Amino acid sequence: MIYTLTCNPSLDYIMKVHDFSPTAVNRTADANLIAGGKGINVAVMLSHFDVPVTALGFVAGFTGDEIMRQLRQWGCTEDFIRVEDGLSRINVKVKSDAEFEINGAGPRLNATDVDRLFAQLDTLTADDYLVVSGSIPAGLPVTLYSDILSRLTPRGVRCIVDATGSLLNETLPHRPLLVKPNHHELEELLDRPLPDIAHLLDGAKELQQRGARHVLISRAGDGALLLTDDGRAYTASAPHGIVRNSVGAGDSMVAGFLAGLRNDGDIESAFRLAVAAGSASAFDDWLAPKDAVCRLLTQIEISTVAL
Ligand SMILES: Nc1ncnc2c1ncn2[C@@H]1O[C@H](COP(=O)(O)OP(=O)(O)OP(=O)(O)O)[C@@H](O)[C@H]1O
Ligand SMILES: O=P(O)(O)OC[C@@]1(O)O[C@H](CO)[C@@H](O)[C@@H]1O
Repeated sequence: MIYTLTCNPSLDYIMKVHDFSPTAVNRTADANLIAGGKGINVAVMLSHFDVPVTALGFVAGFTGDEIMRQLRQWGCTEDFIRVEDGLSRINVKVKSDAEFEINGAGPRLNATDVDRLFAQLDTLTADDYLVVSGSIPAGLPVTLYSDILSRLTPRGVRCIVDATGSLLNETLPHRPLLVKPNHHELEELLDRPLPDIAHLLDGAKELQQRGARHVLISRAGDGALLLTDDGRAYTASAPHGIVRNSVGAGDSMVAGFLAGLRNDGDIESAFRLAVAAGSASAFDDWLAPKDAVCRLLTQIEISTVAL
């Protein structure tokens, strides 16, 4: 079974605004309030591929109720922990000439909440994958993801990490199966510019030296780079299309990679499916359906990169 963990899920308030002005009263041309958060998006996308998945995490308040209602409506299996105080956050995503986002803080959690989570995670076995992704709410230690991996990887649970900064860095010694920083997140983590493929590849190698197995670097409209745990490197072009909502493109990519790995374990086809899933979601109003992903598969060019 694949599990996803979203410690700080959200209702994503996705608004289309014509000619947005920061100093005027703007009005929406279209708006939707959709359950999100990186792990939830991965779970939804996996379910689009008919891959069995259970979404885990924390929810609070009436916004948490709505997140749960939407997940149930979509037929997603979930086992979220309800916390008593605070509200699951609302994240604002404005689509105008440019896209911008304001992500909320979410409820404050505590050590008891973490204990409840660990009790759930302790039931996972070597047959399972766990995707940990996104930011964590206030009150949780920055070591949360590394604490989780240090508990689970010795038991054979394959962990995938999509997080930034120390949250990601601290997990690396625990040998995550896959990490997926985007280009800018990797630059921030390594504290240097990575202007081309050669530099990105060096960056990916550095994450492997720190312990990561597969390193997938997403590059938005420029595609992606993959360094595999057996030392092969590939780049992929991204298909051309009109971007309608890139929120969740990276999560769709993680889901596509995992769905591909579960298909036949072939890394190159998993990489192709990952890029197709990311791009299909960027070209959709929401997380793309399977047929939209499959239509893009032949448009992606994969090239081998010499190490
Ligand atoms: N403008 C685009 N055109 C084509 N494909 C895109 C575009 N933006 C994103 N994608 C696809 O989605 C993948 C992931 O995108 P990106 O690098 O933006 O991830 P991310 O920053 O983690 O995304 P997010 O945080 O918004 O979910 C890319 O590798 C690419 O395949
Ligand atoms: O604040 P975080 O946890 O880093 O990111 C949260 C978020 O921006 O990520 C998803 C897209 O990847 C959205 O559904 C959600 O609003």
